[in-house]
Amino acid sequence: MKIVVSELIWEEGLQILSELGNVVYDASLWKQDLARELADADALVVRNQTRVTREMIQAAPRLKVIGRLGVGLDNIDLAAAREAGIPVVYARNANAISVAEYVFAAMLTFARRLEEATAHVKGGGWNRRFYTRMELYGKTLGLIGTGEIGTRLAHRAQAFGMKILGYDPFIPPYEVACTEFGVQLADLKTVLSQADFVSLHVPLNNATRNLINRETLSLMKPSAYLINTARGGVVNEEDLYNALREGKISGAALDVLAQEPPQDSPLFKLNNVILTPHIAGLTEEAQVKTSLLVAQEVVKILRGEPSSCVVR
Ligand SMILES: NC(=O)C1=CN([C@@H]2O[C@H](COP(=O)(O)OP(=O)(O)OC[C@H]3O[C@@H](n4cnc5c(N)ncnc54)[C@H](O)[C@@H]3O)[C@@H](O)[C@H]2O)C=CC1
Ligand SMILES: O=C(O)CCC(=O)C(=O)O
Repeated sequence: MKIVVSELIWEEGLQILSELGNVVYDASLWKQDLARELADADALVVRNQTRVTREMIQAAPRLKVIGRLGVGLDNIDLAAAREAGIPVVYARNANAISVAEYVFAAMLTFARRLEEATAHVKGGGWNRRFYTRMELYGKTLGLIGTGEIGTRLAHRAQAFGMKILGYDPFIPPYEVACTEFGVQLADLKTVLSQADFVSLHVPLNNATRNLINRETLSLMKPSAYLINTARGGVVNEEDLYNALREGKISGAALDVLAQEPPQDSPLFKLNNVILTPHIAGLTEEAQVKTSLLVAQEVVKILRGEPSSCVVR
């Protein structure tokens, strides 16, 4: 068996794959001639930077499985994989807690500004009035998408005494979790207009691309913050820039951008923006879980066994 891993994988997963076959692993393979490697490959394992196109799938006649070391599947041509009869397995729920904790870090950063206050004190300042900020207690968190991440975030927000609103037109699989964690389901307009923090947890697809745009941003309160850990394409960045610059909303934390890594962006010039390099799911714990899960599921498929992580 030849297993090609084109992006960063943790040792724990690599070990499992190596027991089954010959692993070709290079974390920068996604930038190179991947199609050549795939000509005789039985499995391909990727993160989010490898674009698994129809052409690439067609250039891999022996391919039996695609493993995704993560959750978002917008970088894989799922229709082409389905047509070729190649199952795609992914790390469902493996990084959800990490992303939920990242959102808390962002909300608390906006609420308390500890880094800024530290710089202020180190610079000789002691302005206690200026750094009198706000509690999360009693504030409203608006979830756009109440799946694995959204419900875990709700669980944590409930412990903070936040009110939680959720918008998700496909709710049934997560209905019980929403009830348990106090999520009141509402329409998009209600969630956007009432939330103090709006957090995005939807996949990127035709229905969610540019979901946050001039019109939807205008529904948010001027005091509200937007947090995007979903995908850059869910937010129209030009409209967001204008909303932030004009004070239509108070701030944004963006872990994901339309172009990653970004070239220069006007967002860099704004003080009310937190920017991180797509790290919400990147913790040791989540990555060990992700690598183990995906490696195990890839091996199951290669052995002809059923997998519970196949994308439907
Ligand atoms: N920044 C990071 O490191 C990470 C980012 N992600 C992103 O977060 C996304 C969500 O992840 P999970 O919660 O694990 O996925 P999930 O599949 O468990 O939940 C997604 C939810 O979005 C809902 N949804 C779909 N279309 C919608 C729409 N048009 N409007 C409102 N809701 C809609 C679905 O019904 C589902 O409940 C992933 O697709 C991925 O793009 C995921 C993990 C890490
Ligand atoms: O860990 C990564 O490389 C990306 C995580 C992510 O965005 C996902 O799981 O969808």
